[in-house]
Amino acid sequence: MSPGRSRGRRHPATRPPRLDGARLTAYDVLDGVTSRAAYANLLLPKLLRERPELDERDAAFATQLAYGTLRAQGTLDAVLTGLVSRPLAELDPRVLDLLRLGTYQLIDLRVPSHAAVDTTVDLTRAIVGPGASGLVNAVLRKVAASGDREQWLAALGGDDAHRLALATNHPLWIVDAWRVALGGDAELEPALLADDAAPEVHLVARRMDREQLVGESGGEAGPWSPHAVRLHGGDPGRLASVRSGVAAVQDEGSQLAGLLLARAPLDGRDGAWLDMCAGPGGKAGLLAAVRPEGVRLTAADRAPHRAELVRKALAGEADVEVLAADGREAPWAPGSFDRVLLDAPCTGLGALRRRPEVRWRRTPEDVAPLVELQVELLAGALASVRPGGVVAYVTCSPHTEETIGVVDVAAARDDVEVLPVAPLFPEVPGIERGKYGQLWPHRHGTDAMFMALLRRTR
Ligand SMILES: C[S@@+](CC[C@H](N)C(=O)[O-])C[C@H]1O[C@@H](n2cnc3c(N)ncnc32)[C@H](O)[C@@H]1O
Repeated sequence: MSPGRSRGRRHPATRPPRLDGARLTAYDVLDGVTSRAAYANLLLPKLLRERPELDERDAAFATQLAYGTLRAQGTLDAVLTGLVSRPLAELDPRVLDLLRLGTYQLIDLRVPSHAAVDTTVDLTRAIVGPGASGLVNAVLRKVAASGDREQWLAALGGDDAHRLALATNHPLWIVDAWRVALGGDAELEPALLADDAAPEVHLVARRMDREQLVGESGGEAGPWSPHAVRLHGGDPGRLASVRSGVAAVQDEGSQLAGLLLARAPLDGRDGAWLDMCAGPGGKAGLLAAVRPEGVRLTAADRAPHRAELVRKALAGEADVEVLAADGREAPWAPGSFDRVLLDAPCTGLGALRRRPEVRWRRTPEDVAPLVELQVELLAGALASVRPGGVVAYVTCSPHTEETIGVVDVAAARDDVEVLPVAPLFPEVPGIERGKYGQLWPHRHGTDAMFMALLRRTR
């Protein structure tokens, strides 16, 4: 049921609740994220497939509710903290998720209060029990009485950084990390707002003509990657080209990160490429398609199940090898490769648009161990490339410690030279981050990918 399609005002406690399928599905996503650490972008499509009774409109509303509530969790919790007498952490987690779901509808979507409150009370009665529905009813009525998001933000107050965090649905530490990466406040708000907007689906034309994919999908050519098509709606899974694997879903920024390796200037032999952290195989699929004839592509991932996904992504490609291997203890001989892509495991702070819950799951404590791993993997990548060969270091995070901080350590070596990224992408404005490259959602409509290019000099 969409906003405003209310089913009447008050329910006698005895009436069996009629549950709204879209709202129940959104709740089930929140519960999966909270209780099983599920990923919303995987769980929601699965639930929608299992519930064919939901029509397109219901599915769109369930998506908006689930993703919106997850993204806005910090602001919703700030609102609820003032209205619930106990600390939120002491509430039944199901009740907290239901309160968030109701509050999101009231303050962000401005669903009429009778519809938002009554449907949430019905869900509470069915999922948790009648005892909890009284609390949910009382709290949501207080939320509704105090206005919409703008009024709530004004009431919550705080200093500038705190207000920006609440207004853009980011934790404070991520606001700080983006400020540092952007070099100040000038673009911070548009960047965070773009990071909070629902992203378009981008496709990559791997083994087909891009124009053909534009025609098939009804999308439009992406502005930066010659392989990109941007969709303005619709399910990419229905496209024959995606089903057959000649095209795939891939953010245009990730496409540029793959192309960085292929475009890097190189003297001498160019017959062996390595994708060292390849799972699930997005960039490996593009590299396999764009490599010149005669180049052998090796793709590795430490996790065997991720290596298996790479194997599937590369099915049908000649001259490829997929390994389950740790890039720090490589099974290949030093200097085996001419080009190495290191798409390092990272916090993912640049791809928050696609994973709404990740901003609240990540903590500042995640950064240091990842940086340690990234430094080791980059040393492994440099050991894997021959003298004169190139390493592309890429993260889907702009966080300065896991980007510039990691690359600067390697760049200080006397056998490593930094190659500037921007000249390889003359068609992409605003990509420079010193000698490195940085894409931004507000500038480029992509994830915030970081890219660096290093050459082993000897
Ligand atoms: C950012 S993802 C790579 C995404 C991939 N390049 C793509 O485009 O689909 C990072 C990958 O690194 C893998 N990984 C983590 N530690 C590793 C290690 N020590 N050696 C090799 N792979 C590792 C993870 O399993 C994960 O699949």
